[in-house]
Amino acid sequence: MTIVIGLTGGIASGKSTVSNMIRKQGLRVVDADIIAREVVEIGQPAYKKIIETFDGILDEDKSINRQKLGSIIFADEKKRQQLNSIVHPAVREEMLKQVESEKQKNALAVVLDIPLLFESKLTHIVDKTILVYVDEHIQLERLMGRNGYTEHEARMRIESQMPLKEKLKLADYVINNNGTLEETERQLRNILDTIIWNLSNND
Ligand SMILES: CC(C)(COP(=O)(O)OP(=O)(O)OC[C@H]1O[C@@H](n2cnc3c(N)ncnc32)[C@H](O)[C@@H]1O)[C@@H](O)C(=O)NCCC(=O)NCCS
Ligand SMILES: Nc1ncnc2c1ncn2[C@@H]1O[C@H](COP(=O)(O)OP(=O)(O)OP(=O)(O)O)[C@@H](O)[C@H]1O
Repeated sequence: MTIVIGLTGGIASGKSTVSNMIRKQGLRVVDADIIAREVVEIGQPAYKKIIETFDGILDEDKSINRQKLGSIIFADEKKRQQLNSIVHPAVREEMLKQVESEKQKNALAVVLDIPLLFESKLTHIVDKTILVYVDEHIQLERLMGRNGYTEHEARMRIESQMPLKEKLKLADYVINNNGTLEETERQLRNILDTIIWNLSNND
């Protein structure tokens, strides 16, 4: 049996950092953000729907300008829901395909890195959930530092997601990523050991 682990968090909480650590341990990670980019490439069904729905978002080469689309949808809840309703079904379908392929290979585990796992009610596709948690002021600092956003731009993005404090109540396991990378890696190793130990003991 292949165990399907959902890795989630908030914007800039450290999911990519943790998923790179997981890959180093030899487990396959499927990244929803990467799939969400692939399904909106020129020629894909979601691309056509997006350009029919949103104005002024194309680059000269006709690809979608993500910065422009981001500044529209993170400032307007209704538009964000519209984009979600176009992109999420395609992302879900592709993720399920990749899970199926790991199951066919009899992989021990596969990890799905899905930022909006709880918001999009996708928990039924995973067996266990791991939340990468940070306090909001650290999240804000890291997001502004990584992306060069103003405080307003960063706050709009954070506020478009379920607060991490709410997600704490929903997750099976939590990694507190306020500290050093070493502390984060140690927590991750303990959690993976527990999940895989329970699996091999038929929990
Ligand atoms: C708006 C877009 C074009 C901005 O692209 P950009 O390259 O700047 O950001 P990127 O895709 O790398 O996302 C960064 C982070 O933003 C957050 N985020 C992205 N989309 C959303 C959303 N619809 N609602 C809340 N948070 C979101 C996530 O935490 C994500 O990890 C892009 O995020 C997008 O197409 N979003 C809709 C699809 C989606 O929900 N993706 C998230 C995973 S399924
Ligand atoms: N423990 C840590 N200490 C210091 N910096 C960290 C730590 N963890 C992550 N970071 C930094 O914080 C930023 C956000 O981390 P990361 O990109 O892993 O988040 P993410 O959850 O994948 O973000 P997104 O969902 O927005 O793509 C990055 O610049 C990363 O290098």
